[in-house]
Amino acid sequence: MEVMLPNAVSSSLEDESSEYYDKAKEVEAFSETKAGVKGLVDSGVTKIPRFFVHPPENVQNPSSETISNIGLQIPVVDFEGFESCRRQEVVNEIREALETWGVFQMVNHGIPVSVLDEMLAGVKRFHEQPQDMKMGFYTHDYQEPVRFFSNGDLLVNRGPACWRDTVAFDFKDSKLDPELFPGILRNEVSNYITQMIKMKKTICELISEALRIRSDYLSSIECMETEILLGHYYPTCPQPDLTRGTTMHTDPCFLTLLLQDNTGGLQVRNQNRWVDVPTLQGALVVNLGDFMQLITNDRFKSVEHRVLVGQAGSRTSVACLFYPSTANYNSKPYGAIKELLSDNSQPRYRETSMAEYMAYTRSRALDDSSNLSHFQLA
Ligand SMILES: O=C(O)CCC(=O)C(=O)O
Ligand SMILES: [Fe+2]
Repeated sequence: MEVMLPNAVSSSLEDESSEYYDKAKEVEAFSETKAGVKGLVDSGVTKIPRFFVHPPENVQNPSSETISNIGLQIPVVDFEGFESCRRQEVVNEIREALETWGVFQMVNHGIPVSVLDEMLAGVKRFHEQPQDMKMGFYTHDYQEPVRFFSNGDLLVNRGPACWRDTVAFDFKDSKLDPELFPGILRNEVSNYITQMIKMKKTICELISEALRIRSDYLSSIECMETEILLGHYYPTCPQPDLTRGTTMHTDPCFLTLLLQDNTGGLQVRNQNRWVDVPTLQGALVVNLGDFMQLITNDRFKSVEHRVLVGQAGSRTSVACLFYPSTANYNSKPYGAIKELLSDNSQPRYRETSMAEYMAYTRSRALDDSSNLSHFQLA
């Protein structure tokens, strides 16, 4: 569908030589289209607006850095038999993966592949439907439990924007009225979140066991009782070398379960190198967030990751981020798990609540420096 761009956006695209660049005005004009990046692409832009352009040092990819061929491979954990004969093996593989990578792919996890595929298709359908069908959901207000936006922090972020649109669902204490979901992916979201909540219970047990603490420990501290589901869409980009789908970051939560289509572009950082996360049909990427690193006192690492955009086709992904229960979100300080401390292992971070942590991360651009280091003890 053809999208009319307001003058502020279209003129900036044409007049690169202009000395004058009112970023706030351009960003606002883009936001007012309520059409997201997909709207820009549909309007036929051949040059991306300047607020999507990242500094060259952040988008350079020396071939030695971006590797898929030097033998570093993110771990794949096969969950087959995890409830019976292979449990200890699975727990050991998870421990190894989280100590060294902070991320792994899981396969044979028991979630029907059809639920995953249908969710990806539903998210893609939402973003590719005619603009006027989705603009009613467009908002940058975090209080809205269902929202469509391009860059959640677009209007407040001082850094460059990412080449992506998102439809988000807040399941506070795992609850959200399906009547609020856009009809075009209502069933898919309902089925998907049911599976995420079930899988979260399993993952909580397995990670507790990997830490060699009681298997109900993570459930008992209610650190993953709220889900935020993000359906991302990365349209084809006319100038992919100038921007990012997602800039490098770690997730500001306890854990993320991530589903990607078969386009590729997701990379994680390991040993100072960027490593491609291969697309695997039916796999879920398990990605540790900053709070898990904080409570495990650096035993398990949150993983830096980013998404490159392509010229060859759009990419769809679904991230399910897990946060504490609403009762705990504001008031419960999370700190190092006592059972992991000893005379030789003192807490490395001060205790903090999720609300305090989020206020801090939202006050900063999504950029290259760690949010966690702000909470580090001397
Ligand atoms: O799209 C992806 O694969 C990653 C998205 C992501 O990192 C996030 O939502 O935090
Ligand atoms: Fe992320």
